[in-house]
Amino acid sequence: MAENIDTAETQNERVGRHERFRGDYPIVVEGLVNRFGDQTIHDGLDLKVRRGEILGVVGGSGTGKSVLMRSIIGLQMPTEGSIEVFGRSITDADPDEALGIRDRWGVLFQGGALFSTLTVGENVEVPLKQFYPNLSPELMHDIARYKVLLSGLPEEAVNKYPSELSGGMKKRAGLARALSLDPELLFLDEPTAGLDPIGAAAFDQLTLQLKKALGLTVFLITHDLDSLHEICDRVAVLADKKVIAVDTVPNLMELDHEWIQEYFNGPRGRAALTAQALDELRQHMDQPIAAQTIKALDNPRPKKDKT
Ligand SMILES: Nc1ncnc2c1ncn2[C@@H]1O[C@H](COP(=O)(O)OP(=O)(O)OP(=O)(O)O)[C@@H](O)[C@H]1O
Repeated sequence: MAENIDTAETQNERVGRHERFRGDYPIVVEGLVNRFGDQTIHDGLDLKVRRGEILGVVGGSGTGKSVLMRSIIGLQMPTEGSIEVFGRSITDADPDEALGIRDRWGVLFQGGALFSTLTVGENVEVPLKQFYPNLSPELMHDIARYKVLLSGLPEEAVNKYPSELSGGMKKRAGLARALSLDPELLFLDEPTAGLDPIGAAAFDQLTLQLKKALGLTVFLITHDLDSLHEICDRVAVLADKKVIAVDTVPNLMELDHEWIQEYFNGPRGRAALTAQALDELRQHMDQPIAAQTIKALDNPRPKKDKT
């Protein structure tokens, strides 16, 4: 009988597990090494993600952005190094301890990774069934419906199968599933890839709104320069098997590194910057704007004198 008594201790453990993380860095990666055979992907990679930020993660194809994300969420055991999420070690955790953290993040994988034989609502219910099997079916349906609406899908999408959705809707359905457990951390792997510019911009704005409304910390892998300019607080650049810089986009643009210069100051980078600046100007159109300011947008920023 004694084992059925809900002691203060067990209650405290439960409360503790659901308390939100209050530290500065929900993700801390130190000295990460990932090797596949004789291929070294990461070699001494360090990264700290700040609570409440949208951190963009960029790097050339194959630099290990997805492997980094998989390492952080415990799907890829690193060769060396330590990873802490919410102050708890992912690399040393026993399976039970890891489970205590896993229900506090949501992941939108590349392509959505929805179960094709389940409806959108059933997809959203998958994590609920895994982590809260005692919830009533009615409550699960209600939560799924709410998450679908929160992700900007119409209510009728709940009963649709992934094959009946457009690319943008599939991403939103994947997002609804990532939000099913009210996560503190959201991992998005190239969420705007394959979307048209309007769909991509709408998804960016949704991400920003959700971050603000739900107090999320967002780890956003992207190649989308517009997303970096529009919604990222900081951007981490992967190159040379490490994170070579983490900063705001304007600060990164000042760095003297070949890949960073090509990426942010190349034609596409400049176009994204101009678009964002014009967007901001449009929001202040009722105030007088110096013609000079607009002219400056079309001219590259003068480089800082490094001497
Ligand atoms: N399980 C694995 N076994 C062997 N090699 C792997 C494994 N997972 C990833 N790799 C390799 O690690 C490298 C980095 O892959 P990753 O998917 O993280 O790159 P990425 O930076 O996300 O690239 P992209 O921008 O093209 O999506 C690639 O060369 C990939 O082939």
